[in-house]
Amino acid sequence: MSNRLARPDPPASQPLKRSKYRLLGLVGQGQFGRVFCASHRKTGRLVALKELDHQRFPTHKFLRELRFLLSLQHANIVTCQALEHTRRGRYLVMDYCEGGTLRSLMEGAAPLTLAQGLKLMLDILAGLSHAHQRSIVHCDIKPENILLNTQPRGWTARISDFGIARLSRELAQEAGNTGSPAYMAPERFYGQYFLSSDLYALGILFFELLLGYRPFSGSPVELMSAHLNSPVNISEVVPAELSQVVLTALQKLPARRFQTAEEMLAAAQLAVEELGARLPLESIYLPLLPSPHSSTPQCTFHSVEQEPLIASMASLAVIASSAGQWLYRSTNLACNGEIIADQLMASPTIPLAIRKQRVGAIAVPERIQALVARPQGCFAIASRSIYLLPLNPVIPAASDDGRLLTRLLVQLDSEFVATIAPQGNWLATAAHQHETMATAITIWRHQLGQPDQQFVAQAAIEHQSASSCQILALDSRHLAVISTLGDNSTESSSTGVLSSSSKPLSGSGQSGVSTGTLIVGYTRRGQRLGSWLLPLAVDSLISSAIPYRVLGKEAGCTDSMVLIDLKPLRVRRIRVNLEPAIFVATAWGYVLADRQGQLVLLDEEGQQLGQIAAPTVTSADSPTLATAIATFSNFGVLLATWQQATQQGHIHTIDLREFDLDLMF
Ligand SMILES: Nc1ncnc2c1ncn2[C@@H]1O[C@H](COP(=O)(O)OP(=O)(O)OP(=O)(O)O)[C@@H](O)[C@H]1O
Repeated sequence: MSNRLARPDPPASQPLKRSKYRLLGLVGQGQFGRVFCASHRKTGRLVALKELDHQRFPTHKFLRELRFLLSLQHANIVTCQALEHTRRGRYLVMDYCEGGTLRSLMEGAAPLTLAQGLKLMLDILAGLSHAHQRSIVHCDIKPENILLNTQPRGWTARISDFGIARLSRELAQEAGNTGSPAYMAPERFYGQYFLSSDLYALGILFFELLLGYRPFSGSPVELMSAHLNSPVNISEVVPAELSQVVLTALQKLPARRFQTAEEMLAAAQLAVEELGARLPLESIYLPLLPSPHSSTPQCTFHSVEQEPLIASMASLAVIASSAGQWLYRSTNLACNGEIIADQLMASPTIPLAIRKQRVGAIAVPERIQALVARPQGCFAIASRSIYLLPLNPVIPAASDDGRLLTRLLVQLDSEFVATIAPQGNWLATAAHQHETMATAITIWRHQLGQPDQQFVAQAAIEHQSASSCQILALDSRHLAVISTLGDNSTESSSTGVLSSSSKPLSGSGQSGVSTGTLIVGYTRRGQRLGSWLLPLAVDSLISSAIPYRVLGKEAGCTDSMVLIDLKPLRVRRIRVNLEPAIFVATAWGYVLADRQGQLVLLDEEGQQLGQIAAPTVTSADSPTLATAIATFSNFGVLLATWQQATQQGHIHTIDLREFDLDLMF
């Protein structure tokens, strides 16, 4: 009986035994099985493992998809690198696309300009031309089947899912009408399929990309009727050059459409050239007809309290314990800093109207980079030292003369960057070593004030070309060293780290990576977990309430942020209507401020929740600048401003509950 051959399915959490790949996380679920992000155990290269369920994907179907995939090698197609057979099953090893699907991009909070949208269109056409030249018809072109790799200030589109693809000569015998009705060409409802049926589907996709909706909607029956009979009405906001391409692709009769993807690509390229000559494609955003519900609430600035300042604040941190709340603030002079602590007391009537009572101050013989609030107290990261201002159960430990007590936790000879674990039980420093051109990472257990673990980042290449380096605690046991690679970097690496991990992520077929971000993950014991090379330069990263998720700024992008999930790798751009200068993570998302102090609130997924105007309208001659930000009690924001000309500023206390924002506390 066949039962003899049946093997029990191991639990999903069980790692791939004897596999060359380490699973990093589930990225999706298709008809035929799950899709995982995984890294090659030796090279660290990221791949997508597409599970091929024996029952749902019989061997003959699987061999057919493999046959197509292996013959398709193109920068705009998600190519198959190998087949992985393990005890758990069969997997296609595919290029990994960290940017998600075109559907998620169109529906997400990304800043898609017309220039970027047109590039995606040309990418898809180039990939489809490659398949059509090999007589392979995709049969299911739709935004869900277009995957994305990130590249500086944009994306590369790659066609995926050749699961129902056919050879054109087979179509006459077996052109079933499987596919997505919204994108199906009229002839497909009669069981016919031509190469130009893919181009019709692309016409619908381009229409949707440009306008934010499809030409036809409704039930499958209504869609069939519309594809067969209804004319396509394309809004006049679409430039004539582009509507011409879309309307030709959407002709009801296949003979009237473009006949090949190359022909459509040539027409689209010409349209893009002509458009580029007359329109600022970089500053027009898609969709061209914005949805009436897409704007977020704009609120006028209001603070419940304004404390005048006589010095500019470099950083703020609020620490809450059962005994109360304390505000720490730091100011920097030329080469030394001062930390001041206040106890915060809510007014009996208005909970967030905070009165501050000075507890004490301490001078530090170094500039202070950051104040970090943790359960033990306030960690002050200075240029070569880290101090702890411990939290006394009742009040911060201040001596009689108002001097705050501090514990020196770390002191090094050279400058470093540092991170403090979420629970404050360990800290890590990363210092550049000139002799070895490597970065020494030291993990410190702060209770002992002694180094706990010390190791040198293995990949010297990381910092030979790094123009900046950051270290971030990702959760209670893991950290990442993040290097932004400058233009002078090369792919020649003695360690092979850069070259091995760059391949899946530079999917647009670029030969080298001139700018990028290298993220190397470690355990707090110094074990290297793997590396991710993003072909875009991201810096000023902060951790978030979600483990392994970080938010940062992309070089050259003034109105967007990048949200990166590391496990599994996922990169999203988030459009914000300001140029973020300072930002902070909260339990529910992020608060971003521009130089003038205008605020934008984002939820954890990067969706914009609202915008709050700047505290004061300032002139260009004497601007009032936002210098530091902190959040507290879930809905409280402290924003420090400073006007250089008058040498005056304020700490504004903002109660987010007072604004008409879509926030759930
Ligand atoms: N190479 C890849 N890189 C990154 N994510 C991928 C990759 N391939 C698939 N995914 C993710 O996994 C999800 C499921 O993909 P898959 O191709 O298995 O199913 P599908 O697109 O739903 O199509 P079907 O089940 O019809 O084959 C996709 O939506 C995408 O989010």
